[in-house]
Amino acid sequence: MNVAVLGAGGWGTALAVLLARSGHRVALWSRRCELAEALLATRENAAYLPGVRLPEGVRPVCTAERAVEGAAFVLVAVPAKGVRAVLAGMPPVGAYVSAVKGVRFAEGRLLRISQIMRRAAPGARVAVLSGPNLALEVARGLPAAAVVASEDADLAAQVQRALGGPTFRVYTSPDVAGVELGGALKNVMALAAGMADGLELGDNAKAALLTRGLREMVRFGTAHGGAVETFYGLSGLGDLMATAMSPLSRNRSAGERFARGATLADLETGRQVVEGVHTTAALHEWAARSGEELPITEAVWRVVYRGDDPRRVLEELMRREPKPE
Ligand SMILES: NC(=O)C1=CN([C@@H]2O[C@H](COP(=O)(O)OP(=O)(O)OC[C@H]3O[C@@H](n4cnc5c(N)ncnc54)[C@H](O)[C@@H]3O)[C@@H](O)[C@H]2O)C=CC1
Ligand SMILES: O=C(CO)COP(=O)(O)O
Repeated sequence: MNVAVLGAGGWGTALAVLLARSGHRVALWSRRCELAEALLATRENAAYLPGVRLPEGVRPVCTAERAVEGAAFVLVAVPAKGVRAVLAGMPPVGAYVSAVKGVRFAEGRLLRISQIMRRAAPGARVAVLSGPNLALEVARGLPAAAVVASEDADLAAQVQRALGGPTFRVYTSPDVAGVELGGALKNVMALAAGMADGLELGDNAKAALLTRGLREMVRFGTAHGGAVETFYGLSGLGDLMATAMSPLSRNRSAGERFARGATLADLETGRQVVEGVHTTAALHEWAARSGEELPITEAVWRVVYRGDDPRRVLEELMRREPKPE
């Protein structure tokens, strides 16, 4: 099968490697031609996935037409803020699969990536992929599982078959909103968990924060169209565990750095996207407009965007009005 992957960062490259190991021909698109050329020459994406060799089936390209031509589906793995512009530059595509874990706030609305895809390509079929999938582990062939959700059961099954293999187990789901929101919201909670790590608050505090964080994800996610059980599955609880615990997670590590005094400006010098920072801003804007209560997200927002002292912000969370669990 021919598949295209848009975005040659950590996750796009890992997905291309996974597909090629299962025998598929993969066009790996980077908007930066120098990166595509370097990948072609070295067969390694050293900046993102050191030590992982690109199988022969991966063909790095930097022209949109060459990337998507003949593709059974097109996986999108660029940061959320780049999706709209990237899709606007693509020729007609039959099916998009979002591997992006973010949301956008635009025109007074909160938009999931699949909704941005539908707007950009009204005729295309759409699916979303999420789960506890740290790119480097997946690319190194360590076992992992994910969920692919679509209203189009045939597309979900096609993606499941294409990506699934001896080291990657893929489940399907009809719950597009739940799978997308699980993947996006857990990044905010991973930032909070990283702050708890940086402040050395201990494991009890971190467990309490994550449990309440999951509750916040469920409350918000179900109000926005997701099913409760999805948030207790791979894209919610599963990804929350991986992201909030792993030293590989950029969101968790960023939270730790904030707790130790780093600012947003320090973070912006980094090469890789910290998607939770942007999701926090989008959720904050939405909460300001809708009045929806998101206490942990607001706490993260205050540290990241207002520079408030993380210890004080977390203490204030503890002092909220007592209530039943
Ligand atoms: N790295 C990981 O372990 C995983 C990441 N994801 C998600 O995948 C998405 C992409 O993440 P990564 O590959 O890790 O990011 P990354 O930072 O490693 O790479 C992103 C790639 O997109 C390119 N890019 C950056 N801004 C762009 C823009 N405005 N337009 C087009 N291209 C742009 C970069 O040059 C880079 O090649 C994020 O939403 C992330 O949450 C999902 C699962 C695992
Ligand atoms: O989504 C991820 C793991 O499933 C990747 O997390 P980070 O973006 O925090 O590295």
